[in-house]
Amino acid sequence: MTSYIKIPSHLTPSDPQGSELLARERSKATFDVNELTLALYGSEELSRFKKILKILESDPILDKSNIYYMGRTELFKYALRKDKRIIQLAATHKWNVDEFKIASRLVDMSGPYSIHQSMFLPTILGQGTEEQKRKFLNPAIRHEIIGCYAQTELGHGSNVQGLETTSTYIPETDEFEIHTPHLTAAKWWAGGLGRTANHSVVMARLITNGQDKGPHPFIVQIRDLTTHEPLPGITIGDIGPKFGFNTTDNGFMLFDHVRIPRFNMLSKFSKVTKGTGEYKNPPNEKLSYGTMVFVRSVIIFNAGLALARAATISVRYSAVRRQFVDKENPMILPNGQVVETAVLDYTMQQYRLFPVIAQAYAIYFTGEIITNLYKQYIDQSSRGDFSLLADLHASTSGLKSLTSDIAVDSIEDCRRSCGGHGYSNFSGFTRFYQDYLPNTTWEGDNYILTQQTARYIIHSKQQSEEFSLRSNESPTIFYMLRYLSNPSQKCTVISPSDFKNPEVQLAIYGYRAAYLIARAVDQIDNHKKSWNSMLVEINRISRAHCQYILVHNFILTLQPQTSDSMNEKRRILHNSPSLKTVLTSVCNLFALHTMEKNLSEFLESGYLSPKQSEMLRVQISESLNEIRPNAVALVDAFYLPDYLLNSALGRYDGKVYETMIEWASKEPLNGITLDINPYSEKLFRNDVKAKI
Ligand SMILES: CCCCCCCC/C=C\CCCCCCCCCCCCCC(=O)SCCNC(=O)CCNC(=O)[C@H](O)C(C)(C)COP(=O)(O)OP(=O)(O)OC[C@H]1O[C@@H](n2cnc3c(N)ncnc32)[C@H](O)[C@@H]1OP(=O)(O)O
Ligand SMILES: Cc1cc2nc3c(=O)[nH]c(=O)nc-3n(C[C@H](O)[C@H](O)[C@H](O)COP(=O)(O)OP(=O)(O)OC[C@H]3O[C@@H](n4cnc5c(N)ncnc54)[C@H](O)[C@@H]3O)c2cc1C
Repeated sequence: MTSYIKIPSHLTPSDPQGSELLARERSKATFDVNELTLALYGSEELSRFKKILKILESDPILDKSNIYYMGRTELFKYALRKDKRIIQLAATHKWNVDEFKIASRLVDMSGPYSIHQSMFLPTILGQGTEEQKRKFLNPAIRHEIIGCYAQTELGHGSNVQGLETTSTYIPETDEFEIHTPHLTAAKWWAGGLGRTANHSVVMARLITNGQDKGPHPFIVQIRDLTTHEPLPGITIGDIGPKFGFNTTDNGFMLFDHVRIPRFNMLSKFSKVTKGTGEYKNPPNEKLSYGTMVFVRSVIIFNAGLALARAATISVRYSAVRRQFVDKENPMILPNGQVVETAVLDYTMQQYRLFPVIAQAYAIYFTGEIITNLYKQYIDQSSRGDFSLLADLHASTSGLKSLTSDIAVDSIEDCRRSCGGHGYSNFSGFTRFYQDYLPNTTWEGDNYILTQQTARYIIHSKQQSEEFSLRSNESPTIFYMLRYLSNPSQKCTVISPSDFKNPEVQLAIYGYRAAYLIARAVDQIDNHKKSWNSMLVEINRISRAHCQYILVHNFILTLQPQTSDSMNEKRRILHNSPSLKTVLTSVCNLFALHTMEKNLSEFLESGYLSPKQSEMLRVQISESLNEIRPNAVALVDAFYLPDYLLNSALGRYDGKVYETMIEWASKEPLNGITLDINPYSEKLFRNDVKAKI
C-alpha cells in the first residue's frame, strides 16, 4: 500500500516501549497461556486453525491492509473477491465444513455468500428430503448455485405468522404460484439477495385447497444462471446503505404470480400431495422454523468470540497506554526512571475491562454446551424424537438475546475504554461493532425472543405437575423447584469471601429467578394481568433464567468430572491446578459482577440483604485484584491473531504508536491535491455552475 507521507524513521515511542510493557505483563502470568489455549480449542482445532491462518495471511487477495480506506462499493467488491477466494482455497486445500468456518471467521467480513453458507445450506440440509438435497444441496455446496434466505418482509419480520407472501398450490400444473399481494409483503433484508444470489429460500404462506397452512419454506430460482438477470415476474434490488454490514448486499424482492414446481416446497416434515393438494402435517408445527434455532445457537457461541476480541484489543492497549503518574504507586522502570502509569493499573479501567474477559469465558463455555445440545437434538430428531425441541428453543432464544446484548454493550465499553484512539478505524472496533450490532435484531429481535423463553418457563410453573416432571428432564429449569419449595430462605453469606462459594452463587441466582417467575405467575393467574402489561417482567424472567444458565455452566465446566465423560479440553483444564485457579477467579468475577449489575432484583427477593450487597462489592474488588496479573495472558489465551484483529491498538507486539502513524500515512486523503481557495470555482461542475 502506498504511503502518502514520509514519516521520519529515526523517531520511536518514548520508553518503555509497548513490546516491553506487554512482555512484562506476560511474565507476571500465573498460568501457562498455551495450556489454556489448548483447553479452549483442543489440539486438533488449534493445529487446523494455525494451518489455515498461515494460508490466509500470505494470500494477496485476502490482504486486509487496504480495507479501512474503502467506500461501500469498493468494499462490496472486495468482499465478493474474498468470498470467491475462500471457496477456491477450500477446494485447493480440501477444507471440510469446520475448516471452511475457521477460514471465514479469520477473514472476518460478511460477504455476498455469507447467508448462502449460514442459512441457505442449513435450511436445505435441515428441511429438505433426500431427493431435494440431491437437487439443491449438492450444487449449493459446490457453489454452482448461490442462495439466500428471504423470510422477512417490508411490513413483517418478527411476526413470522404475519408474513403475507403466498404460495398457492395449482393442481392442474402441479405447481406453486408465489405472489406478493401487497407492498408490505415485499421480501426485504435477505443477505446476498441484492446483487448476488440466483436462488432463494422463500418463506411463504402455503395455500392449498383454499386453506391457509401458514409459512413454509420454498426453493425459488430467482435469477437466470447465464445472464444473472431476475427471472420473469421477479423484481429484485439492493436495499441501500446500512448502519453496518455493508459488505453484504441485503436485498428486496417482489413476485408477480411466479410458478415453481411442487417439488420445490422443502418437504422433510410437511408435504402437499400431487393433484389432490392434500396437506400432510409435520410431526411438530414449528419444524419449519428450524434454521432459526440453529442460527441462534451459533449466535450464542459467536458472542463469546466477539467479547474475546473486544477484550483482547482493549486489555492489550490498556497495558501499553500510559497516562499520569500514580503518585502513591508510581511505575518505575528497572533503571529507576519513574514513568506514567499504564491505564490498566487504574482500578476503574480494571472494573470496566476485566468483567468483559469474564463474560467472554462464560459465554464461550455455554456456547460449547449449547452447540452440543443442538447436536444431540439433531441426532434425536433424525430418529423422529423431537422431545428436546421446546427446551432447546426456549434456551437458545433467551441466551441468544442475553449474550448478544452483553456483547454489544461490552464491545462499545471496550471501544470507549481505548479513549480517542478507540474512535479511529485503526482501533479495529468500527466495522467489528457495526457488523456485530444486528445480532441483537436478526434471527429474532432480542426483546421478542425473551418472551419465548419466559413463556416456556411460566407455562412449566403453571402446570406444576408437568413442571416437576419437566424439571427433572429439562437441563435448563431444574433449579426452580428447589427454591420455590422454600420461599423464606435467606442467603448464608457472612463474609465477602463466602461469595466465592459456587453453591452460594447458584443459590443466589436460582432464588432470584424463581422469585421473579413465581411473582409473574401470581400476577397473571391471580391478578389477571395481561401478557402485554407484564412484558417488562417477562424480559426480566428470561434474563434471570439465562444468567443462571451462564453461571451454572461456568461452574460446571470447572467442576471435577469423571475422566470418562471428559474430552481432551476438559482434561487439560482439570489436570492443571494453575488453570483452574485462574479460571475460578474469572468465574467468580462473572457471577459477582453480573449480580452487582442486577442488584435490585437480588435484594428485592429478600434473599440477599443490603449488608451482604456491601460484602459483594468488596469481593468483586478482590476478584479484580486476583485477575490483574493475568489480564493480558487471559486475553492472549484466546489466540486471536493480528490478522483477525486488524487493530493498531490490540497488536500482539504492542507496537501501537508505530502502527497508528504508519496507517495514517496511507490515508488516501493525504495523497490528493486540493484547492482550498474558498473563492475558486474549480470545485463545481459546469452544469452546477450554470444553476448558481
Ligand atoms: C466446504 C465448503 C462448503 C461451505 C459450507 C459452509 C458451512 C458454513 C455453515 C454454517 C455457518 C453458520 C454460521 C452462522 C453465522 C451466524 C450469522 C447469522 C447471520 C444471520 C442473518 C440474519 C438472518 C435473519 O434474520 S432470517 C429471519 C429471522 N427471523 C426471525 O428470527 C423471526 C423471529 N420470529 C419468530 O421466530 C417467531 O415469529 C416467534 C418465535 C417470535 C413467534 O412465533 P409464532 O407466532 O409462530 O409462535 P408462537 O409464539 O405463537 O409460538 C407457538 C409455539 O411454537 C413454539 N415455537 C416458536 N418458535 C419456535 C422454534 N423456532 N422452534 C420450536 N418451537 C418454536 C413456541 O414456543 C410455542 O410453543 P407452545 O408450546 O407455547 O405452544
Ligand atoms: C443486517 C440485517 C440482516 C438481515 N438479514 C436477513 C436475512 O438474510 N433474511 C431475512 O429473512 N431477514 C433478515 N433480516 C431481518 C431480521 O430478521 C428482522 O429485522 C428481525 O427479525 C426483526 O424484525 P422486524 O424488523 O420486523 O422488527 P419489528 O418486529 O418491527 O420490531 C420493531 C420494534 O418493535 C418491538 N416489538 C415488535 N413486536 C413486539 C411484541 N410482540 N412485543 C414487544 N415488542 C415488540 C421490537 O422489540 C422492536 O423494538 C436482517 C436484518 C438485519 C438488520
